[in-house]
Amino acid sequence: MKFSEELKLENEDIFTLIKNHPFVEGIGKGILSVDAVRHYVQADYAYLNGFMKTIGSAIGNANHRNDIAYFSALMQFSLHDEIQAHLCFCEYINVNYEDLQGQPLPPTGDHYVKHMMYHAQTGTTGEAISALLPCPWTYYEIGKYLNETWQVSDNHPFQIWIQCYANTKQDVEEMCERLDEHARHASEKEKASMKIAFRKSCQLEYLFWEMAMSTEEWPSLKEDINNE
Ligand SMILES: Cc1ncc(C[n+]2csc(CCO)c2C)c(N)n1
Repeated sequence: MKFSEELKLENEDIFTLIKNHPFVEGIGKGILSVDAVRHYVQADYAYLNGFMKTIGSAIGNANHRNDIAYFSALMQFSLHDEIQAHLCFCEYINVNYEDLQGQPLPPTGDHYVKHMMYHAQTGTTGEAISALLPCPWTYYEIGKYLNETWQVSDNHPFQIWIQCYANTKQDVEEMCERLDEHARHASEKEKASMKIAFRKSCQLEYLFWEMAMSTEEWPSLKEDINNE
């Protein structure tokens, strides 16, 4: 069995929790609270910056040109491809995208970014990919699941969001192949670290939805100090 298949099997419990999360169900139904969507987009804009900075760190630690080229392409996708999904949410809550940018990450998002950064800075390239992979993989699974489960017609408010991610099969497969290539050359110890990095990112993906739904915030937030 491929290492990526092993990871998917081992983390099926979290993938199922994510697909059944009330925020994800709300995307399928086409009904979500304005506050939760606003909180999500604000946090996700900051999260994507952290995701791209993590890729930057992974490039800094990479030893092979094909990994550098891969990370560079992933950076480009992250810069451009997520905007459509965010704009779809902004349209639903009738808010300008620009007005949701520049906010500090709530605790869970902050933890998630620092978790990915830790593995990119202290681990191997395989470990960095393991920490980054649940991001595109869980979203692809969400898109596919919602597409299969709900009537996603032209007048569905989140049609663009769902299609955006339902169409990312190839991107996820490519990332899995890169991970499998690293796993083939990895020691048992390194593979164990890769598994921990992957599972925690899956768990933090779930918690990110929880964070949005509960509009999680830092207690007594001071934006001038809390914002990095
Ligand atoms: C918390 C969170 N997790 C995953 C994604 C989805 N995503 C972020 S970067 C990327 C790869 C390039 O598009 C994908 C699929 C998100 N937006 N927010």
